Parts: sequence; structure tokens; C-alpha cells
Amino acid sequence: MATDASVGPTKTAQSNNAQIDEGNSSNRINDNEVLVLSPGVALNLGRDALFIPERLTTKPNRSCLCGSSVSTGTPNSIPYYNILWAEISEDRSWLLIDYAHEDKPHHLVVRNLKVAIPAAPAGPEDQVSPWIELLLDRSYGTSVRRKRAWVLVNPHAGPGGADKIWEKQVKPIFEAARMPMTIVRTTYSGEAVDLAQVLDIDQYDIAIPCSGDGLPHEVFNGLGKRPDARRALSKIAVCHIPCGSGNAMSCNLYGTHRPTLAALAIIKGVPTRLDLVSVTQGDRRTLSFLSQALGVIADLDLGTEHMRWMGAARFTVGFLTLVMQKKTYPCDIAVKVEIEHKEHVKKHYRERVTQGSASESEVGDEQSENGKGNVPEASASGPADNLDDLGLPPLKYGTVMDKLPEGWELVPHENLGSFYCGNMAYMAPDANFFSAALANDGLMDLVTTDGDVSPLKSIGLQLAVDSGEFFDSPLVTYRKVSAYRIIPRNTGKGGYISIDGEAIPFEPFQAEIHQGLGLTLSKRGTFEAPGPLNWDKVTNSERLMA
Ligand SMILES: Nc1ncnc2c1ncn2[C@@H]1O[C@H](COP(=O)(O)OP(=O)(O)OP(=O)(O)O)[C@@H](O)[C@H]1O
Repeated sequence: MATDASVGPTKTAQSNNAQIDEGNSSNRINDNEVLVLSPGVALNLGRDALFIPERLTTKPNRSCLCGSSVSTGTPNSIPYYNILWAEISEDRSWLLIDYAHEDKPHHLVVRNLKVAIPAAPAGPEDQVSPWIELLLDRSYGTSVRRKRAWVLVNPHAGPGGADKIWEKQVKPIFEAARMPMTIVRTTYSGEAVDLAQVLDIDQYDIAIPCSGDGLPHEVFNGLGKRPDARRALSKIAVCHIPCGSGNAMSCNLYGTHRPTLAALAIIKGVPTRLDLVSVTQGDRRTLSFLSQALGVIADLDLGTEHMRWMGAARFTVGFLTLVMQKKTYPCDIAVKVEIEHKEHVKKHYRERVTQGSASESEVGDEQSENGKGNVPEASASGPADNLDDLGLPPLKYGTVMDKLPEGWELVPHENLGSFYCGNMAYMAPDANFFSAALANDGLMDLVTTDGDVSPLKSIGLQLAVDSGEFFDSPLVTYRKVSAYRIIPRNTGKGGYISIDGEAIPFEPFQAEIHQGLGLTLSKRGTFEAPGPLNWDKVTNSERLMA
């Protein structure tokens, strides 16, 4: 997994072309890249990392690098990705550099360098300030420095412990990156919706729920309820510190479900437009950023809550119970299909990935099999300043209460096992269900399976999710769609429908996608999930756990 592998200081001095001859300025490769603060203390800006003299030391807390040669086995380079901040101390006699250090696998702590700046006739700013600027430039690239964060901590998220994760692990990293923060601890279910609805969006750049996927869902919906919804959704980047049990959002955007690695990915993250889905049921309209499910998956997610005491085993027990019953969920479904066949889905994915994420926001006609393409929402791609009075985009296909849109056909599905529609790839660290999902292609990935298959086949299909063979399984129908309506039968008997993991009534609902309506930060402008093209032998869970 890219994130996990790229953090932590490295010892790859040989990858740095510049050879530092400490104290001998005549050997400098490039004057503005090497900062010689005293004999033996030269700091060099390499291609991918900051190089410090090996004999200098760092300690877990602010440590003095004033020319003494105490070595504690400190690596002699710090990847730019890990550098959080650099500045001159208030009394102007120290250069301070804060960085994230991987003290144990998948866990970062803040480390500091403190290097004496000798008094010089010209004053330290002359050399040090421009060097710091260069260092921060390389460390942040296109990512905005000191992002103003609105942090929400759900003390009841997942297995608990969000408070501690925030205070002990994550907050120190954001503080070291000098991020201005407002921190709110949620006190009731739905509070994040209420707060996001009245948030002063000009005071913040990003929202950071420390939670499961439930709180990001609430933040998107709170922003979506505002009279200036489009401006709010395109201005505030909704991020995620994983504190729940699934943590799909973090897995997709940062390639990790580890809180400190996600924190660093947010600090260095790049703005990424995110498709959002409107779900209508009765007279309610809800935004979904992750998934909608009816059938086995929804039953597993929501119908096994009473077995939470079992931990992750509840899913296995629940799943085996359902497949032994060969449970089916008869429905009538109408789908606005954009890409029908798996090979075409792969082609679409390949083209998007090779074009790069920047072009993902434009959905071209060539992607659509029906030749009509998928028209991007003008609102979502326009500048935030023009969107002041605009609420959510109008619904192209109306609501589930309206008559079926022209050209749609309700098809009976007597044997449906699972209807699962995804906007992101990972649904949990070991569950890359929607391997062809893209952040802003304006399309949802729809997976349907039959319920009347043998238990053995069902179990094999479940295992295929982790091994990466799910997409290609003949038991799986995988399509790219832009809208659908689903009408479950037997609604009187009750059942489960999950929207981003949250339950809604077991009644008909309709969904349509808005291309790039939301904003988030991702590591590279795209999802950190392996696509359906080049599966290697590493399973998805191994990839995230590695
Ligand atoms: N203080 C609180 N008390 C009760 N519920 C809360 C509180 N704060 C938030 N919630 C609610 O908890 C729900 C779940 O939130 P979240 O996704 O953060 O955790 P989770 O569902 O436990 O995560 P996961 O499903 O991954 O285990 C949300 O609907 C949210 O409104």
C-alpha cells in the first residue's frame, strides 16, 4: 500500500545526487539547496527528501542539533512527504523542523529537529528563510499549507476510543503542521448535520470527522441542506480520520485505515472532486457519498447490530446464516445504465486512470455506450464564488414519488441476492467491492448478484472480494449507471436498506448521481484501491495491512 510504504524516514542517501561535504561550501551542488549552519551541520534538499548529517541526532521531543555529534541511530534523511513544518524560532537563534516519524509499523509520531543558527552579520533570514520556503515548497507541493480545520470527534464511533485516538495520536500531528483547528465533540446522533448546516464556511478549508463513515455522511448532508449548498459542498473538503470499524472513506482516499497515516495524508492531501448521489425516498432527499445497499450486504451491515458483541465474527456468522437460507430479496428495478459490459467498464477505468485524475471531472461521450455520455453538473465544476444562492442541483429524474422517467423500464428481479451500488472502491479495509469506482467520473458502480446460488458458490464469491477476483466472477453483474429506482416487494415484512451504512426505511427509493458535487482531499487525486485491471497476487486485506 503506497501510503504505508512511503512514510517514515528512509536511509536512501544514495538516491540523493548531492554529496554534502559538511562545512565545505565550495562543494555545494546548488547554493540554495544546501544550508550550512556551522561546520559539520549541513542540511541538504535532495530530490525526494531532506538530508541531514548522519552523525547528528534526533530525539522524540525537541532535540538540539547544535553541532554535537551524538548518534542514536537516526536515519539521515526525512522524506518530504513526512515534513510537517519548518520555521525560525521566535528568538531567531534556532531552525525548527517538525516531521512525522514511523516509530512502529503504521503509526506516526511527531519528531523535531532544532538546529542552532549562528549569529551572522547578515542575520539568519538571509539564508535560512529562503531555504525554509524551498523546503516547505517541496514538502507540500500543490497541497495547501496550514489548512483551517473543523474537527468533529464522535466519542461513540466504532469500537470506541475516538477521543483518545484524536487527543493522543492525531491532534499532535495536525498541531505540528501548524493547522488552525476548531474541535467539536459530538453529543448526539445527527448533530454533525445540524452543525454543518450553519457552519461559517469562510472560516474553514476542511472538515475532519474522527469517526466511522457515519459522520462524513452527516457532514455532506448538513452542507447539502444549506441554501448555499453548492458553494458549501465545493468549498469545504470533507476528510476522514478512521475511528470506526469500516472506515471506507479513509481506505479509499488515503490507502489506510490507520489514524496517524490518514492524518498525514490529509495534511499533504490534494483537493479532489467527489461524485455525490441523491437518494429520494418518500419526500426525503439524502446525499450518499459511499454506497447504497439492499439484500445480503445491507442485512449483514444493519441486521447484525445485535451481534456486535461478537466483533468482526458477526459478519461471518450473519453471512453463513443468510447463504444457508439462500435468502432472496424480490424487487423491481429500473436502471439508467451508462456502461453495460465488464470489458467496457475496464476500458473506461483504464482510460480515466491513464488520463490522470485531473481529467476525471469531465465525463466524455466516448465513455457512454449509449453515446449520450453523462453531462457534468455545471454547478459542480464552476468556481465556488458563483454558487452563493444555489442549493442542491435539481433532480434530472425527479423523485421516487414521480412516475417512472421516460425510457426507464422496471425489470422484476425475483431472485435478487444483493443490490449494491458504490461510489468508492473499498467498503472496508478487506472489501474492495467496486474496483472500477472513480472519484468523479459521474457514474455509480452497480453490482448485483442472485440469491439462489449454492452456499458453496456464495462463500466462494465472498472470498473473491478479498482475492481480487470478484469483478470478473461470472456470478457478478457489474455496470456503471447514473440513476436507478428500486422497489422492494414484501415491504410490510420489514428489511434493511443501507445508505452509507445508515439505515433508511425498507421502502422504494430512487438515486441519481451528481458529478463532482462534493469535495475531499485524497493522496493523489484518485482512489487508493487497485483497479480491475492488473490484479497482483496480493489480496486486498494484505495490501492494507502490509
Ligand atoms: N455523541 C453521540 N452519541 C450518540 N451517537 C452519536 C454521537 N455522535 C455521533 N453519533 C452518531 O453515531 C453514528 C455512527 O457514527 P460513526 O460512523 O462515526 O461510527 P460507527 O457507525 O460506529 O462506525 P462503524 O460503523 O464504522 O463502526 C452516526 O449516526 C452519528 O450521528
